[in-house]
Amino acid sequence: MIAILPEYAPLSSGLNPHHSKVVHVAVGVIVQSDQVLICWRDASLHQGNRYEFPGGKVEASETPLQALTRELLEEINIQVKKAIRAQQLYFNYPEKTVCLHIFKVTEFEGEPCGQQNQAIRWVNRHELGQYQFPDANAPILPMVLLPDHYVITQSQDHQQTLNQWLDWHSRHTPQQAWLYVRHKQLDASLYQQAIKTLSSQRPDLKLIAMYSQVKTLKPLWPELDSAITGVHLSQRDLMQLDNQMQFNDKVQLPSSWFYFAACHDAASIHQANTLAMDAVLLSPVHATSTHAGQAGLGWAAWQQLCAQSNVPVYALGGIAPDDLGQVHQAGGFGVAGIRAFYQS
Ligand SMILES: Nc1nc2c([nH]c(=O)n2[C@H]2C[C@H](O)[C@@H](COP(=O)(O)OP(=O)(O)OP(=O)(O)O)O2)c(=O)[nH]1
Ligand SMILES: [Mg+2]
Repeated sequence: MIAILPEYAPLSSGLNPHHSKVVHVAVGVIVQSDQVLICWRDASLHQGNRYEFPGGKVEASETPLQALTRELLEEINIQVKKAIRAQQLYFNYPEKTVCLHIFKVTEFEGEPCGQQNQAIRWVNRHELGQYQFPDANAPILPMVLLPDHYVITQSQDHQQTLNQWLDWHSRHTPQQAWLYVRHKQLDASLYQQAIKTLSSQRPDLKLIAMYSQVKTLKPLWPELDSAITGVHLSQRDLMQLDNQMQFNDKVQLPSSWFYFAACHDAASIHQANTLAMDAVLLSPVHATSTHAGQAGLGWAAWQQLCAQSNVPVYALGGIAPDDLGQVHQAGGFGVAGIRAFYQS
C-alpha cells in the first residue's frame, strides 16, 4: 500500500478535457539524499538514446499515480511507498504532445534493477545537467534542487536597527536554508547591504531576493548574480507580466536563478504556469497575525487551487515545518513560513 499520496481522477473521467489528444505519462524522479536514479532510454524508443526518469504512459482507467506505481514496478522492480506530486510538463514534440506527470519518489521498497535490460545509475542531483534527457525534461533539473522548506524573513520591529535585524537572521536561520529576504521598507542600496551582509555572514544560505529590488539592482551590481539563488515575485508582480514568453527570457534575468511567485487565486496560478515559474507559494492556508484581516483558504480550497498548478507548490500561511506531510497529501510540494521556521 502507498502511505501518503495525493489522489487524482482517472484520465477517463476527464482529467484534462482541453487536452484530449495529449499523451499522459507518469514519471518518477527517485531521490535518496543527494542521489537521483536515471535510466538509459533505448535508441529504438521515442526520444531514445538518452537518459530518462523511469515511467510510462497512463492508461485510460488509471490515475497518474496508479500508472507511476505500475510502471516503476514493471520497469525497475520497486514498490513506490511515497510519491510527491511535483510538476506537470506539457511539451510539443513534432510527433506528439505529452503531459509528463512528474512525481518525486522519496520512499520505495526493493532494489532498483532494470527489468528491460536498460542500464540504470544513481547520480548526484547537482550533476544532472551533465546528462542528456528528452527535450521535455528541462524543468525537472531545477525541481530536484528545490528545498522542502522555504523560510521568509521576519519583519523588522520598531526597536531593531537594520544591523540587529540582519544579525538576528544570521543567528537563527537554519543551516542551508533557502531564505526569502522580504523587507518592504528598504531602498535599493540598503537592500543591497542586507543581501551583502547575509551572504557574507551566512554563506551556507540560499538567498531569494524581492523582484522589485532585483529589477533596480541588477544593472548596477554585477555580483548580484552570484549573491542570490533566486527571485520572489509578489502576485502583483506576476500579474503585471502579460507576455507568453518564459519569465527570465522576458525580463532578461539569469536562467540559473530560481523564480518563485506568490499566488492567492486561480488566475495567478494560471499565470505562473504560463510564465514557467520554478515554484509558487500558495497562501494563506490559514489566517495569520502577519496578514490581519485576510481569511485563510482552508485545506479544501487550497488543495483545489494547488491541483491547477503545473509547477511545485509551497503551502504558506500559518504553516509549520511539521505540516509537510499534510501538504504532500494535499498535492503540495513544500512548506513555507516565517515564525515557525527559525531555530530558537
Ligand atoms: N519514461 C519517460 N518518458 C519520457 C521522459 N521524458 C519524456 O519526454 N518522455 C516521453 C517519451 C515518450 O514519448 C513518453 C513515455 O514513453 P514510454 O516509452 O516511457 O512509455 P511506456 O513505458 O508506457 O512504454 P510503451 O509501453 O509505450 O513502449 O514520454 C522521461 O523522463 N521518462
Ligand atoms: Mg517507460
